[in-house]
Parts: sequence; structure tokens; C-alpha cells
Amino acid sequence: MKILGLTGSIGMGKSTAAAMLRRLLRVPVHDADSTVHALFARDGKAVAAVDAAFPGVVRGGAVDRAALGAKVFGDDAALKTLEAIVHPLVRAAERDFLARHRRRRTPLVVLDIPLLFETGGEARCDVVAVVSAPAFLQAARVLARPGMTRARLDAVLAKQMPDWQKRRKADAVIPTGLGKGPALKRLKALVWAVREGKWPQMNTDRHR
Ligand SMILES: CC(C)(COP(=O)(O)OP(=O)(O)OC[C@H]1O[C@@H](n2cnc3c(N)ncnc32)[C@H](O)[C@@H]1O)[C@@H](O)C(=O)NCCC(=O)NCCS
Ligand SMILES: Nc1ncnc2c1ncn2[C@@H]1O[C@H](COP(=O)(O)OP(=O)(O)OP(=O)(O)O)[C@@H](O)[C@H]1O
Repeated sequence: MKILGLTGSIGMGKSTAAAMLRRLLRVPVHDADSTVHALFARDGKAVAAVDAAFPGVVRGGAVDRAALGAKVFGDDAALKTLEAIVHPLVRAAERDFLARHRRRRTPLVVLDIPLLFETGGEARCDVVAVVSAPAFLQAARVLARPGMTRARLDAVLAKQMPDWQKRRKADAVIPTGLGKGPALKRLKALVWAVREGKWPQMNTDRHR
């Protein structure tokens, strides 16, 4: 089974690319962000631990993500505490997903992980694709979200590897600044190449 890692900085179009892979190209996708959302929902596995570490952010039995985000982006120690709670649970869900698809002999799966390079996740992938768009488009997309401010965007960006570095480490770059058609075309070509074993044309930087 081949594992394609999908990553990209905030607002670069990762969720859109993941939806294309899943719905249009029929590749099973494991989405780290939605795993986190499930862990934080009512009865989610991380609710009690988050409540203990960040009093006041659990409301009605679920984690208020906006309130938690306001506490952790800009406070390195708090973000580390949160990551220590969340990341092992996300990894466990990912392991279950991979084991299920290995049993089914699925030829190709996607791991959609926002912090793939930041957490060394490329070691678990055969090929890594990065979604990327110019910074002005990224900012416009993110600032259009309700409750988002320039300061919050800067605080998140400060905790992520810069886009240029991700592009340099990736095996493939999916442009998302040119519209959905070109992004889908590139994803389609990539999926075909990985399935056929015509990839990777190894990016040696990644393996140094
Ligand atoms: C702080 C939280 C509650 C904010 O939730 P919210 O729904 O408002 O935002 P969302 O999850 O969509 O993230 C917004 C952007 O921030 C980025 N981001 C999220 N967590 C981190 C982090 N630990 N470091 C850097 N960037 C991050 C995401 O990639 C995304 O681009 C949430 O992001 C979270 O729990 N983060 C810690 C867990 C984590 O590391 N998740 C990343 C993938 S496992
Ligand atoms: N290929 C594309 N062409 C045009 N618009 C796009 C493309 N990909 C994404 N977008 C738009 O950019 C915005 C952000 O996309 P998306 O939610 O997929 O980003 P993301 O990387 O998942 O963000 P985050 O990491 O913050 O969750 C959305 O409004 C989406 O419609």
C-alpha cells in the first residue's frame, strides 16, 4: 500500500484538495484535523484532558475550539501542552486507518496532516504533496473566515514551517492559486503516478 502525505500551511487549500482526492478520485483520506474535531466533540476522547489543562474552554461537554485557539496560539507552553494531549490520539486513529486499509489491500491512501513536516510525518509517507498558493491569496482566504484577525493569522504562521520550506521538502507541489481545475488536474496526475509506481522522483532534500 502506498501512502501519500498531504500537507500545507493555513488556508493553502488542503481541505479542498483532500475533498477532491476523496470524492472525485476515490482515494481514502485520513484527515488529522477532523480527527481532532471528533476528539473535542461531546463525549470525545480528549475533552476531559483539555478541560483539566485549560479550565473554561469546555462548554456543554465539548471543547470550544475558538476559545482554545485564543489560549494556545501565542503561548508556546500552552500549545505544547495541547499537542501532548492531542497528537498521540491522532496517531492512534491514523494507525487504525492504515491497518484497516492494509487488511483491505487498498492500493493507495492519503494522510492529510497540517503539521506533517513539523512533526516528522514524512517518514511515514512514500510521497508528500504540498498545497501552495501565493501569500496574498492565503491571507485573503484566511482573513475571510469569521473571527479571524491578522494577529491570529500571524500567530498561527509563526508556529508553522514557512511555505517555501515545505515546497522545497515536498515531492510534489499542488498549486491552489490558479483555480480548482488546475489543482484537480495535478492531483489526478499524481495519484495515477503513485499508483503505477512511477513516483517518487525522489526529492533528496527530504531524505538528508
Ligand atoms: C487550537 C485549535 C483548537 C483551534 O481549532 P480551530 O478549529 O479554530 O482551527 P483549526 O484546527 O482549523 O486550525 C487552523 C489552522 O491552525 C493550524 N494549526 C492547528 N494546530 C496547530 C499547531 N499545533 N501548530 C501550528 N499550526 C496549527 C492548522 O493547521 C490550520 O491551518 C486546534 O487547531 C487544535 O486543537 N490544535 C492543536 C492540535 C494540533 O496540533 N492540530 C494539528 C493537526 S494534528
Ligand atoms: N484550488 C483552489 N482554487 C480556488 N480556491 C481554492 C482552491 N483550494 C482552496 N481554495 C479556497 O481557499 C480557501 C481555503 O481552502 P481550504 O479550507 O481547503 O484550506 P486549508 O488549507 O484546509 O485551510 P486550514 O489549514 O486553515 O484548515 C477556501 O475558501 C477554498 O474554497
